[in-house]
Amino acid sequence: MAFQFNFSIEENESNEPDTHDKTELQLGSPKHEQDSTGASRQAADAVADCGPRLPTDKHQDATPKKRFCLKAAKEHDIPEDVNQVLENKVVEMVSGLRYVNVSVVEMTLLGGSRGEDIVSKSVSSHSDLIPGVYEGGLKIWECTFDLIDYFSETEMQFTDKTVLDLGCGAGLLGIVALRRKAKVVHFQDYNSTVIDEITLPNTVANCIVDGNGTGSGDDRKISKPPSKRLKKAKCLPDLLTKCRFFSGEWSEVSQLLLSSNKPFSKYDLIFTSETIYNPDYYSALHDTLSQLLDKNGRVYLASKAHYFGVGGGVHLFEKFIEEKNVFRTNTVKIIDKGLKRFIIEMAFKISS
Ligand SMILES: C[S@@+](CC[C@H](N)C(=O)[O-])C[C@H]1O[C@@H](n2cnc3c(N)ncnc32)[C@H](O)[C@@H]1O
Repeated sequence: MAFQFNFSIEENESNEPDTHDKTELQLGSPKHEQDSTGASRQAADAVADCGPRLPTDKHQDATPKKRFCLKAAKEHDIPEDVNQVLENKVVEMVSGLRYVNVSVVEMTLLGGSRGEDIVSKSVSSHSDLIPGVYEGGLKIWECTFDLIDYFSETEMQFTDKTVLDLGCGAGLLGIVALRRKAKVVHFQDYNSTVIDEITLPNTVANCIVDGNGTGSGDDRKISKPPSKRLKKAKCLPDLLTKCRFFSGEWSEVSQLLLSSNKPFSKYDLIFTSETIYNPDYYSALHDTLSQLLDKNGRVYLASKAHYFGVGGGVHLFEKFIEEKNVFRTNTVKIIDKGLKRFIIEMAFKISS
C-alpha cells in the first residue's frame, strides 16, 4: 500500500559538473530471487518491479582498464524542516521499514535535468551501473535483505554502536541499526542525488512519529504506512541527530571524515551490500574499511558470488583481501538460491 505526501517539489539547486568518464555497461533484466523469511520475500517482491538490472555476460572480461575521476566528498545537511525531504514522495513498506517509491522519484527527476542527472543517464544507457557516474544506489539490491535477515537471525546488537552504511543506497541497513538504538549512524553513497532523494527521505520516514505513535524509532515494526497527518509530523530529534549523510567516492569520503573538524570515532560496525561488483574499486574500498573501522570493529559485507559483466565477486574480493593481509574474513552465511549470495564478516588480523 502506498500513500503520497502532498507537497510541492523543491528545485534542486545543485548543478554539479559531471567530469567522469562514461563507460556504459549493457545490462540484462534479471528476476529477484529470495529464499529467506516471508518478510524478505515480501521485500523482494516489493522491489522486483523496479529492481536493478544486473549485468549480462557481454563484458565478462572486465579487467580494470579505466581510471575514473574521483567524485568529491560532501556532507549533506539535514533540513530543519524534515518534512521537506518527503515532499512529493510515495512511501511504501518493506521488511517493516518505510521507503520511498523509487519509480516516483525517478519520474520526478526525469522532469528536469538538474544536478547529476543520473536517472536520464541510466535510462539512456539501459544500465543501473555507469562506472564513475551512477553506481546503482537508487534501487534496493537484494543482498540488503540478506543482511537484514542476518541481523534478525543472529540478534545482532546495535545498542551504543557506531555504524556506517557504506554504499548505502536506500540506507535500510543503517536505518535498522538506528531503530535498534545505535549511538551513531552514518550513511554514504557515491551519488549525491541518492542521498538527497532516497537515503535521507527513507531515514526521515522511519524516524517520524505520527498520531498513532507509529514510527517511534524503536525496534517495533511499523504496522502501517503513516497517514497524511504526517504533514505535521516531527522527527524524533534524538534519532536524526545521530545521523550524518555523505556522498562521494570512498577514499574522498574517508579523507573528509578523518580530516573534518567534527569529532569522529571509528566505526564498530560497517555494513556494505552489493559494493564489490567492480574490481577497479577494491583498493579504495579496502583502504576505506581499514581507515574507518575501529580496531575491534566488524565489517559485514553482502555480495553475490559473481557480477557478470562487471567482473567482481566474492572470490576475487577475498583474494584481494588476503593479499593485502590486513583483514581476516569469515563467511557467516551462504544463500544458495539462484545466483549464490554470501555474507562475509571481516575483522582486523591484529586487534586489541
Ligand atoms: C549496487 S549499489 C548497492 C546499494 C545498496 N547497498 C543496496 O544493497 O541496495 C552499490 C553502492 O555502492 C556505492 N559505491 C560503489 N562504488 C563506489 C565508489 N567507488 N565510491 C563510493 N561509493 C561507491 C554506491 O554508492 C552504490 O550505492
